[in-house]
Amino acid sequence: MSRKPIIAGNWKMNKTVKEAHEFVEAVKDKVPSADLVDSVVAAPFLALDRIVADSKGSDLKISAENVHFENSGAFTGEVSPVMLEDLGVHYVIIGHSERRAMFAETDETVNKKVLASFAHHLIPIVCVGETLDEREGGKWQTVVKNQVTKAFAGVPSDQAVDVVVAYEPIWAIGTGKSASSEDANEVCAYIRETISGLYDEATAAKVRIQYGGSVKPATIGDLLAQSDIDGALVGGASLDPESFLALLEAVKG
Ligand SMILES: O=C(CO)COP(=O)(O)O
Repeated sequence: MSRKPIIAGNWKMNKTVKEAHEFVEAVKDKVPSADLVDSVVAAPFLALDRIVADSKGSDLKISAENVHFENSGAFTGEVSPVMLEDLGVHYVIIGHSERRAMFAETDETVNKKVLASFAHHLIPIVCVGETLDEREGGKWQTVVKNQVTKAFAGVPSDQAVDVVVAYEPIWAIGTGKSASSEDANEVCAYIRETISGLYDEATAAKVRIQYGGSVKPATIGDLLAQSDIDGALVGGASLDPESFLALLEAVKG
């Protein structure tokens, strides 16, 4: 089963609109063909309008870093899927561990956001992953299975194949302490097995699963060589245009 790799930069709370624009201008004509790899940057809401326009006609696709699950209403400070669809945004990161830990994101809100994204033609990049305590306590299977199962609740199989799952062990995010490629692959394979249990093997075989957590241009090759890792969700190393392009180049091997 060949799945197209997907490499996504997650800028988190970095870059002004001008900086985001300059980054996209620097990389948009250099990203590899979308026949080979899906190249994505996830930017703060403020920059989305500008960089969707900047990237038009190129192989770079734009993601939001969050979305609300309602279409409109009294939700001060939130951004709806209708608004993202209207801008021409392609992807949206849902349930990043920073949002789960600091902004009260739960498995239930993650699921609502996944369903709302599909209703507005946005592809969800759903983040799952265990804490260090959970890993050391031998609980990663339970945690990850639970997060995946709840995220996919109510998603029909023809949409489930389009979900991108990002396995991001919390202890590896921004720490420089990446999971070994083999350990990361073990969890990604377990995620695929979980999806197979929810749907069937054919559906699970189509779902793309990324690894995230201190991925660098020097380490991405080994990760992508693993059987169940189909890409990466990259924080720090996606902020610099050269580094971002180096991550994408690695896909070519
Ligand atoms: O959280 C991450 C991507 O979503 C990973 O961040 P780092 O690549 O900076 O560790």
